[in-house]
Amino acid sequence: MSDAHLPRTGAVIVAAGRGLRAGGGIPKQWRDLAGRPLAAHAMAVFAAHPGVSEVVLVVHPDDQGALPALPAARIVAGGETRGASVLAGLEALDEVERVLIHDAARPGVTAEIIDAVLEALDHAPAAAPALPVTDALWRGAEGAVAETVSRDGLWRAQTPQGFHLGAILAAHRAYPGMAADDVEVARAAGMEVRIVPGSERNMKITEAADFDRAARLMGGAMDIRLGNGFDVHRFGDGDHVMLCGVAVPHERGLAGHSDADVGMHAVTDAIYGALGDGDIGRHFPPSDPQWKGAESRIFLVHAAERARAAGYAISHLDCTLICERPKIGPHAQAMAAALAGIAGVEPGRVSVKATTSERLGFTGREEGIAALATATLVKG
Ligand SMILES: Nc1ccn([C@@H]2O[C@H](COP(=O)(O)OP(=O)(O)OP(=O)(O)O)[C@@H](O)[C@H]2O)c(=O)n1
Ligand SMILES: C[C@](O)(CO)[C@H](O)COP(=O)(O)O
Repeated sequence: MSDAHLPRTGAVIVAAGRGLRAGGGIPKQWRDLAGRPLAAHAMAVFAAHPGVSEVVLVVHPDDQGALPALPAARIVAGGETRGASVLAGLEALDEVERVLIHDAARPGVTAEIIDAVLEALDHAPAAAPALPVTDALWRGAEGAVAETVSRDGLWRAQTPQGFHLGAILAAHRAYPGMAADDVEVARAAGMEVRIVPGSERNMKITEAADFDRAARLMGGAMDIRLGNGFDVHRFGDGDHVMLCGVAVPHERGLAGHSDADVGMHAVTDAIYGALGDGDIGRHFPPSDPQWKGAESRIFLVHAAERARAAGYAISHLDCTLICERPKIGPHAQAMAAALAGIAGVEPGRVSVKATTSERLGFTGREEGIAALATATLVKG
């Protein structure tokens, strides 16, 4: 069959609820999940699916004027109940023969689930994903178990629930009461509904704690950044070198615009690098006299604050100093503790170590000290 004969499919994503059970001050679908509004996750999956030609987002009339940044979709005003919101979305669809109805509150929907529903629709009037009930089921009364209920043949319903548009539109228009979902409406109209495999990832966010569970289940929702930094300072006059916040006695000092703490500079640049936020020179230009002789801790504090402001925790810092002398080993622990204190990181997450360059190159000839560093930043 050529593409021209494939039935066109629209998606109705309902996002007009108030999210009262989730709390949080604003409706859950506009709250952040892994750096995006919750509703944006499902919208992006449907918009990117090659089998979906149109996405309608149903929102509460009070939210219509103040929506966050979302993937492109036609916006329609919803109703008092989920069913009324679905009907508003269905009425707005144009030129499609099939429809997938999805809760914005299910951010973990995947292309595979959509594929399974669409494939089932090739052979059935309706299809929906679900997971079998695996826990024992009880009926409770007054805080006690009144009876065990058989779980045989019981399923946990998910969305997207898929239908042929004309049939589900007519079914919704005719449905008299409040349905749990669109499958209930379809069955009331006599449609047979196929069950396709759902996924734990496709959970619905209902309570506040579900946000954390969804972020964990979605895995990729965790944003991990790795940055590296490298710096070199030449030896000059002096009787000590500043390395990772510790003054180490030496017969020469390090030359530089600031206190020339080569290790701290590499660590600071690693954090900026992980953030995609330039380098020390961009934030503290050497042409600016106010940074002459400055303590390098100022730079590290700045980078760490920018990481936190962007929502990242500094999960780890690792610095390698490259020099023949002074000997770093006796000071490495104090240096790690100093970096940890300045960056506001647990001491066990910071490492300072050293190597020589086997007397090769500028560090081998004791012309200067080099440092390289890695920073790991985590969000979510
Ligand atoms: N009048 C309504 C009610 C619900 N929904 C949508 O239906 C989905 C499933 O509903 P539920 O999880 O119960 O969301 P809320 O009604 O927002 O939650 P609560 O009952 O806690 O207020 C959600 O995406 C929700 O936005 C809707 O579009 N219109
Ligand atoms: C449609 C649904 O997602 C199926 O599981 C669910 O019924 C909607 O949420 P609610 O909490 O029952 O309103």
